[in-house]
Amino acid sequence: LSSNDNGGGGRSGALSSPPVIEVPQKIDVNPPKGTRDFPPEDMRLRSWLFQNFREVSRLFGFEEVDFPVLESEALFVRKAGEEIRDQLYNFKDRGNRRVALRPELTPSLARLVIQKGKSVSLPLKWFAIGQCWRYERMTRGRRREHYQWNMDIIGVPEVTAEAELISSIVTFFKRLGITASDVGFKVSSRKVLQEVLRCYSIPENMFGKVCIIIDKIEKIPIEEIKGELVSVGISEAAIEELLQVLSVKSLDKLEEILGDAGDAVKDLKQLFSLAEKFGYSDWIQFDASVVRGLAYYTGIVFEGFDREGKLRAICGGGRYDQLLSTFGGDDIPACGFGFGDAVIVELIKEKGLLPELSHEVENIVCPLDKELQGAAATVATILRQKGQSVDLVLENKPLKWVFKRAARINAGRLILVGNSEWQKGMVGVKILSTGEQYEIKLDELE
Ligand SMILES: OCc1cccc(Br)n1
Repeated sequence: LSSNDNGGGGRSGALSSPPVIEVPQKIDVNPPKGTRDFPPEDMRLRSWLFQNFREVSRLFGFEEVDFPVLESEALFVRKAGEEIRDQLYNFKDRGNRRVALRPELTPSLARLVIQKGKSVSLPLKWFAIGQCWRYERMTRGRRREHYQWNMDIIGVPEVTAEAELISSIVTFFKRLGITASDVGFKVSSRKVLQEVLRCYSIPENMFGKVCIIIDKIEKIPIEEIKGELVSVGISEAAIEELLQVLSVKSLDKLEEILGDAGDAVKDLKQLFSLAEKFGYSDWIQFDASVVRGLAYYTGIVFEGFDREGKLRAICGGGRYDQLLSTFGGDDIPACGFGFGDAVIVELIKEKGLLPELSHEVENIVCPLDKELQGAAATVATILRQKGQSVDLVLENKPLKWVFKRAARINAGRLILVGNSEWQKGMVGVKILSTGEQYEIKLDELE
């Protein structure tokens, strides 16, 4: 890299002068507001969760991808009044570029697909697990970061793609012991709204805005919803029809209202038929009020919810056939979902499904005096080369300390390196669960 390469592919130019940073007297040992540390116990749970994300992604033949946490702000700035825009963690960097900590992964995925262009063949089945950010006033005490598992299918216009994605989430829930009695998916299509808006000759470019307002239907009073719809120019008659359609909970009723000419009913019927074949009909229900809060959805949308109604949405996704073209890419159909790492943990705690995850080490190796520290390192290395985990005692400690540490790290065996045994090429072994102990030749240790 040349000396002034700014690495970001942008023009190399003068950097703004570094801000004067006061050196703090005392460091705050807590993480920044709204963020989390993951000490070992919490990291074991997170790793377990991510291992399940990855295993399900593997079962469905998806490839893992990743992107920078820092993206151009332009990726997330849409004019539809989304909450995600109001909460953007954005700033100008020292190269004067408008950047943001990503609030979601889908735009980055779309950017990468466009970047790859013809060098990748469709369909793409990509998944990512990444930290996403929002800047919320801490008055609400909410987190500012979470990890999201995303799975996306790029290049498949048929509803089979959405059916496959929902199947992958059901597979994930089942792996954790969660059943259709615990959670369900509310499924609808934005084409429902589109077909109603078209009946009232509401221009297409209003579609995203209306969806974002409707998405707040369970979060703010209905009068405010109506007021916001009026403020973007929707007529009273259209609002009444919209709200009536949004209360529909059956596909047959929807068909009565919309007829079967449009794609909304056809897509949804196909999805419910495929759900039967995938074996997850018990998990899904039509609910016209589901629109999701992202402007770029264009078709089927779905969200996972806990049937006791105690938690926020567990996951959500849908079809976004226009996103790539709005970024200047080809007109490529796409659908995907996001699954956060926080609500699911609340759910498995609620359901008593938290896994037992302890730190374990197969061996603790201890020299019986400091002259044997080198010999102990040799023993540890031999065991590690055999694929055995070893906690090597690194200081001259009394045996009482070693036994305490062995218990704390759940060691399976204590390997003692003593002078007389070592002279014979042997070590002492103590099986900590049974107390059985014996000497063994080093080259027979396994
Ligand atoms: O669910 C929206 C969202 C985006 C980024 C960070 C967090 Br916490 N939550």
